[in-house]
Amino acid sequence: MINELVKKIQKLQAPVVVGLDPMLSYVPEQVQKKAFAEYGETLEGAGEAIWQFNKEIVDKTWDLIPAVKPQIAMYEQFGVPGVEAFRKTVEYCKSKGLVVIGDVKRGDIGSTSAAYAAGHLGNVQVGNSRLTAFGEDFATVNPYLGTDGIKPFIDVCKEENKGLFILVKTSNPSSGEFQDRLIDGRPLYEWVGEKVAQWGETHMGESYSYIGAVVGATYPEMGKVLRRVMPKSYILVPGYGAQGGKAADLKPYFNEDGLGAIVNSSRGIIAAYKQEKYAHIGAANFGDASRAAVEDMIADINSIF
Ligand SMILES: O=c1ccn([C@@H]2O[C@H](COP(=O)(O)O)[C@@H](O)[C@H]2O)c(=O)[nH]1
Repeated sequence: MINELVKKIQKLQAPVVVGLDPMLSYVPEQVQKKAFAEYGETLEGAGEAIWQFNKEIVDKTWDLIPAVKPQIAMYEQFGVPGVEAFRKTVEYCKSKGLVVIGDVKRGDIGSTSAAYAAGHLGNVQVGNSRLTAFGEDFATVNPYLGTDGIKPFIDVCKEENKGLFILVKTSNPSSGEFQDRLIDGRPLYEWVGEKVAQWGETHMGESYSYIGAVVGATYPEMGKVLRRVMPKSYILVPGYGAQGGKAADLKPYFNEDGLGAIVNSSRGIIAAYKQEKYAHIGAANFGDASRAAVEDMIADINSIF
């Protein structure tokens, strides 16, 4: 799947990911009203509203972008109907030819990681049937439990041609509390980055590994170091836009070949209609506002090359 992702980025000249993080407060009133008329103000109504919201955004942007990143927390907050909206979103995005990065941030002891990996990236055996639960192409993974928590994910990735983005240096303000702590004179994120590079060597695509990393746009100096530590790992870069990350700071996340990183924006795209810049497009046409925001983001990121 990493080869497909790289080819799509090259074809579209768009190293960007649209984050599908549908808070109910981002869903325009007309979409909420329709869903609530059918299902009431229930978890089912919320699930329907976020699904219809996502579908419109995907319909208006899929031809511009290589990938989407649904954030599972935004769906899980609505319980089972929310998780069903996540599943439908993954399925729909894949039907549109998009690479789907499940931002699920899983990771546990080996046997539990194996179950997470089967559910999100692989298959499960039910009687005589082999079934797919969610079927994302990539998943985000937390490396805190070490190699035996990561290996089951890599095993499934090898079987299924899937990939991972492992948290290395996250974009949030407190990420340094643990991630920047020095161990034998080097910050923890560097040790984790080195490990990601090693894990990545065991599952290589044509030019990049199936095992990538998450490095926040809000820490460009660290992005520069980590690019060198993990030359063959694709970097998923959250933190652009709403969290303050700027395109001008992102060049060091890319390799000389102009590849190696993919920049995410969630709120900046899906709630674009609420921004002053796109307000003239109107809440009724929220998908068009998202399209305009994607076009602007692609131009912004490409301006650094
Ligand atoms: O370090 C990280 C890891 C993941 N995220 C996720 O990315 C998006 C960012 O949303 P924006 O609206 O573009 O800020 C969200 O799903 C986070 O959970 C991150 O921000 N930083």
